[in-house]
Amino acid sequence: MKKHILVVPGDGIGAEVTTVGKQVLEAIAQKFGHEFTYDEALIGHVAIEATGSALPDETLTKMQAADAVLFGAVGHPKYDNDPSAKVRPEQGLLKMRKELGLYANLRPIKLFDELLDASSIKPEILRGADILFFRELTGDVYFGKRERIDEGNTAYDTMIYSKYEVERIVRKAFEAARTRSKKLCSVDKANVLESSRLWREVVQAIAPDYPDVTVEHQFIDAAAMLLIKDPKRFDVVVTGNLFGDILTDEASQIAGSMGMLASASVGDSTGVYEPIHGSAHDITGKGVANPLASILSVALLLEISFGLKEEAQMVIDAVDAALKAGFRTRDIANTNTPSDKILGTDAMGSQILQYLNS
Ligand SMILES: NC(=O)c1ccc[n+]([C@@H]2O[C@H](COP(=O)([O-])OP(=O)(O)OC[C@H]3O[C@@H](n4cnc5c(N)ncnc54)[C@H](O)[C@@H]3O)[C@@H](O)[C@H]2O)c1
Ligand SMILES: CC(C)[C@H](C(=O)O)[C@@H](O)C(=O)O
Ligand SMILES: [Mg+2]
Repeated sequence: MKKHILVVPGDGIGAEVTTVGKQVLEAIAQKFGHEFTYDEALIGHVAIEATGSALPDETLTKMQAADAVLFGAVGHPKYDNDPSAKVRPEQGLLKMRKELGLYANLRPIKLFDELLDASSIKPEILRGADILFFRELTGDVYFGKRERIDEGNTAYDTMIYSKYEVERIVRKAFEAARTRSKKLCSVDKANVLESSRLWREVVQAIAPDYPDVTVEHQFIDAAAMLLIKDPKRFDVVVTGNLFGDILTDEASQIAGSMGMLASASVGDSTGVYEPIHGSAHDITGKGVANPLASILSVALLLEISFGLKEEAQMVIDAVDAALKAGFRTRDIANTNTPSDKILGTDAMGSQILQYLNS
């Protein structure tokens, strides 16, 4: 199979982990006789420094032309601590999502058995947890009108959803629920927010089209609590942009670390595959970032954009094998397990490549 992949490392550890992700893609291409070609483009802080824009036109054009995008992360402390900055790295990410029509963000929360002890949650609560989040990605308070008024002393952001935006993500979630345990949980704040009441109304209206799927509704505050109390009660979860952002960072603790969670952003055009984590300034340049989220994003890319199921499974098996052999990056190491072999980013990548090349 011939495919063209755009690698967009972005900022901080984004560059460190996508380097490994790209090596994994190439190892798969070699093993299975595919021909993958690659190009790179700028986004985020590095793009602002080079061009003044967080998403240069050239990057967007390359994204639109690619068969898939492997993305790193954006962000820089300079902007995090300067709320007045007008041009910000995160604008590049949001514009990319909007321009490419990436309205569905799939965030699988898969706990590898070997990491049962890496989480701060008790193993008996965690064992068997397997959740697939559908986070809506191009609407909500992220894209609603916002403004400073009252001479800058008051600010507002608008939480806004249209029926069609809710319907298309909810249908995707129902379809996925059909292929899993036929349970769908929709998360909103319909006891307070009008946009959530619309959300719930749409879910209720669509549900009869999927009579084989059991639907439950949870308020976001209760969902956040239940996720930690009893993660196994969830299977497919569908929610809005902001609630999905927060819940999935929380859910990363079910999988052991932010460094384990991959995601796929799909919709109207080229799919973008990226870890859910950010540029992690605190560990940038130290060579300790966990590359497994990027590697697992490669598995999603192979399966979803290219339909290469066997190849995707091999990447997951490689991660499993490395974990079974006791290899850990710092974030998933357990201080009570002296047999853990702690590796840096590249060395963990090498373990995965070794498995794929064997
Ligand atoms: N998709 C994205 O590009 C994205 C996502 C989240 C945050 N951000 C941006 O990243 C910057 C930092 O944000 P933050 O600190 O809130 O979130 P973060 O996800 O970058 O980091 C949160 C914590 O998780 C750890 N962590 C994250 N990824 C890791 C990995 N692969 N291996 C080991 N540890 C890992 C970090 O060291 C940090 O302690 C901000 O500028 C933010 O806007 C970008
Ligand atoms: C960096 C930020 C804009 C982004 C989001 O909030 O969507 C990030 O947290 C994510 O989860 O991809
Ligand atoms: Mg986030």
